[in-house]
Amino acid sequence: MVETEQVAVAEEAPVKLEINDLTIKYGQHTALKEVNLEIREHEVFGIIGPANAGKTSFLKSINRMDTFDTNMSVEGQIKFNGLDIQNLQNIYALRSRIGVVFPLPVGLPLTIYENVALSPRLRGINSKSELDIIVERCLTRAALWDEVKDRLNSLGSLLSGGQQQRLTIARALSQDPDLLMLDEFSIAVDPVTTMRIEDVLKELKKDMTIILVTNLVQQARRLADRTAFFLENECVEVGNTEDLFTGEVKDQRTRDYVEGKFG
Ligand SMILES: Nc1ncnc2c1ncn2[C@@H]1O[C@H](COP(=O)(O)OP(=O)(O)OP(=O)(O)O)[C@@H](O)[C@H]1O
Repeated sequence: MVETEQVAVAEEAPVKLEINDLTIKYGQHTALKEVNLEIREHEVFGIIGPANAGKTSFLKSINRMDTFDTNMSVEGQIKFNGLDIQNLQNIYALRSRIGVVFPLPVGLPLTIYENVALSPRLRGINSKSELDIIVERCLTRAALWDEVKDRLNSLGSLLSGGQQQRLTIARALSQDPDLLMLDEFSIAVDPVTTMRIEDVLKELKKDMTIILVTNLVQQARRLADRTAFFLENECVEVGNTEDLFTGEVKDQRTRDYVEGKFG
């Protein structure tokens, strides 16, 4: 079975992210409490849970977004590639290894080409032929190239919502990330585009680790090797995704959530 193979690969893989006693607060308000988990290389790690469970805050802490929000504080330890990210001198180097896709496409007011070429340019790549190769590769991997190759100089904002979300993914890939984090990427995307992006993610996991926050439990089932269930600021359970859906769960709240008894 495909699922069994995916899990077997993930269990042997080295740890990409190690989370120890992670607590996230906004002022006095606790958004996430004492989370402990590991995310391995080349796995798709799903995070499911209802609104306000702390899912987005979890992603923000990995990207050190607390440096932008004086109200946000992070306690505990996050190790990325074995390094404690709280102790990193260069947060930009960390962020350059992490691609982020938000619920709504965040287009830059640039052409399609420049949306993808910007990050490589910032890394010092200025050769037109090199940039052309990177742009084509990233747009192809994001399943967008065929639709835009004849209008690379049009504004990205003129694309459809689904195309813009794929452009966002292409831009994230232009960073050549180790880790891709997606936060409810399909919230404003039609079902056909959602399935196309899901196929893209299945391919991308060969090259990177993926954290997929999703409000669609069936999407986690289709894509994730392992899944965590977050509820009311707590990580209730982490398990092999199939176990969560076949009743082999430890916590009744997880069973109720995946069965749609609350949401
Ligand atoms: N910038 C912020 N300032 C203050 N409180 C915040 C901030 N961001 C999130 N919170 C609070 O932290 C808690 C967790 O929010 P978070 O966005 O991480 O949850 P979520 O599971 O991603 O929810 P959703 O599915 O609705 O996006 C919520 O109670 C939320 O109101």
